[in-house]
Amino acid sequence: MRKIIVGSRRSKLALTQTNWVINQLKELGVPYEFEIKEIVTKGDKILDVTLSKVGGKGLFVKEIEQALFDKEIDLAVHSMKDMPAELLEGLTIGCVPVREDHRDVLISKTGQTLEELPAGAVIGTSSLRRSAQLLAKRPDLEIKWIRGNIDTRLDKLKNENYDAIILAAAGLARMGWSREIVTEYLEADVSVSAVGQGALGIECRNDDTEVLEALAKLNDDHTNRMVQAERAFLNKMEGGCQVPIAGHARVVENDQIELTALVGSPDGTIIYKEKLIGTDPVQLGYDAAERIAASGGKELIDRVKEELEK
Ligand SMILES: NCc1[nH]cc(CCC(=O)O)c1CC(=O)O
Repeated sequence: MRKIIVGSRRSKLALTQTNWVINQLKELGVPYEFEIKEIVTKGDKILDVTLSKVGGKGLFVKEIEQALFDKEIDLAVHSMKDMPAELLEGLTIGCVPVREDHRDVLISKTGQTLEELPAGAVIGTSSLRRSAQLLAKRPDLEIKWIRGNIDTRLDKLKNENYDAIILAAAGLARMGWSREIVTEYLEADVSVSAVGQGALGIECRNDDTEVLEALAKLNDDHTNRMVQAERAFLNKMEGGCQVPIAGHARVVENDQIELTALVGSPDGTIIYKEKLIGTDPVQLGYDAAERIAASGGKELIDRVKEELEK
């Protein structure tokens, strides 16, 4: 029987996600053995710099892709939101399983909601997308960068000078922690989630038909279409660097997709936001990008990128 080697980062979240996928595949009756191989990526080693300054999204993924390409591993489970626009040659996303909660959450020390937090409260995040949207609502808050895995960030909230932090609901839910620690789930009027947030992408070699066949069973068509729309928007908008961009799609009546797309300045003073409905996910993403570009969003992004590269 073939043994599928599954590459995973060593964080609790990565291992939890990887084990979830392996269990799902087993339950679906996939006739293979699985073995996890842990991989320490550059993104896991560099913990003291803002993510956007050290290369953003590709960071966690590159070394895992290389291992796939070199056949050291056969499959890798990624958070879709960490996936760069372009995959390494010869690799493909074999499936996108059903999405977890896509929202951002606020976790505050005192249990105060975003509205209740006092002026000057210190909020931990290292995401320009989150800081832009928070400051747009509450310019009186102070953003302080925070890095590390979810467990590290929760420790920092407890032990360091933060009044609250923002995390993805999905990561917490997968670790089974949400109910007791989340202060507030942030809806799209406060924080539009990141492109791909809450969804997993399972990557493999594009000529590995056995693995591709197995993965197809775990695909969720709705999630796949939502993520396609969001990523089409991101790809058209961006071109590499990590900037304040958000995109969330959901499937509405008659299989139509509604996409909320947003671009902002890091200080939250400028926000461009569009909501569109369509049936072709990729076209919808491109249309959203075009609308936002037409209102000035493209110049804004180019300006932010220049700032980051300084
Ligand atoms: N930025 C890192 C990251 N990448 C994926 C998740 C988990 C949520 C998901 O699967 O989208 C997180 C943690 C977070 O943003 O709080």
